Amino acid sequence: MLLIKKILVPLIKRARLKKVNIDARFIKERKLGQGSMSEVWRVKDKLSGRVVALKILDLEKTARLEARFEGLAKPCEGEVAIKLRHPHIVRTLEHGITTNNEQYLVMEYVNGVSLTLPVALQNELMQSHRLTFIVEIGEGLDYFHKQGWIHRDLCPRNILVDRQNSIKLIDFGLVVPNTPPFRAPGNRTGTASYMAPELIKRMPTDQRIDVYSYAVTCYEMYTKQLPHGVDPTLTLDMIVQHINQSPTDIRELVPDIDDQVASTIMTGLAAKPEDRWDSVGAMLHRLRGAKERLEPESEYEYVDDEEAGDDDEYEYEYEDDDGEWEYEDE
Ligand SMILES: Nc1ncnc2c1ncn2[C@@H]1O[C@H](COP(=O)(O)OP(=O)(O)OP(=O)(O)O)[C@@H](O)[C@H]1O
Repeated sequence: MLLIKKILVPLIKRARLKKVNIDARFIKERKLGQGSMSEVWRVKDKLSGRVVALKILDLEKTARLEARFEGLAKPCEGEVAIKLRHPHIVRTLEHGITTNNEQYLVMEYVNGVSLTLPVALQNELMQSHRLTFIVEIGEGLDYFHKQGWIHRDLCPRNILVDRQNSIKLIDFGLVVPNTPPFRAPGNRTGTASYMAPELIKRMPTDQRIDVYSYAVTCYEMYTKQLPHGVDPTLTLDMIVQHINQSPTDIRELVPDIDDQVASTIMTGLAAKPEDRWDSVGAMLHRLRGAKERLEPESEYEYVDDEEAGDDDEYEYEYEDDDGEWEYEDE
């Protein structure tokens, strides 16, 4: 059933998509990012009058990625992103194919910075919001897992902090369904320093690879360094040499860290998946508990999954509930 919902239905929908002439429809205002797979622009959408973020995927790189999952019919980024409705996940409004055959996504424009910046600066924003950010990332990821997906590329680069200091997860280009064919050993796609040992060693994987990446991200948010102290520019093969060693305990680097937070992160970094948190929800539960104890005065609002799914503020402006325009401008 999950296979039909996650793979066959999106394939049929993709075949039905109409092509959009990007240059005719959008006015490019400025480039927001040059990812490894795409260009992202802040644009004005002439059709809706809105300022949005437009992600255009590189044709050849996307084809190469899809070829790595040949026979598995990996859903494309837009098919995954369009269904996500959570306050800590960027809202995708539409996806489709350009007249140049590139895949594109129209997203809410997030006015903010990548989490890599406060991680590197360890500034007042990071000091005062660290636990809130950690809980919000966990909420977004926990929701994501409950929709039946594995992210495979969670890292500070793929997390934005907006002007309200709220977390938004972005980039679902490497996402796969959490189903047996995609959990089988194979592709080592992701960002090397955040990859779980079982993924690097080409062993079977599941949602616990994201638990590991989440724990690496939390570790970095506290220490500004990676758990094995390795250089983030190292290649996968070089990282293989480090993954069998235990990571430096976070308490050695941050002596005043709360013990519950420290032990929760360290369990998330366990080399063997069976020694790690089984789910992001379990890890989040411990981190949220620590936050409530340490920051009882904080006005943080707990995000309920069910309520999160009701966030339909954009719905009225877009034509159908898949967010796919039936508009064609050749
Ligand atoms: N909705 C958005 N609002 C504002 N900026 C965005 C948005 N989406 C993406 N960006 C910016 O564009 C950059 C690249 O986006 P994204 O990570 O989705 O591309 P990518 O090609 O998949 O990148 P990579 O694979 O290198 O992580 C982001 O780091 C961010 O700075």
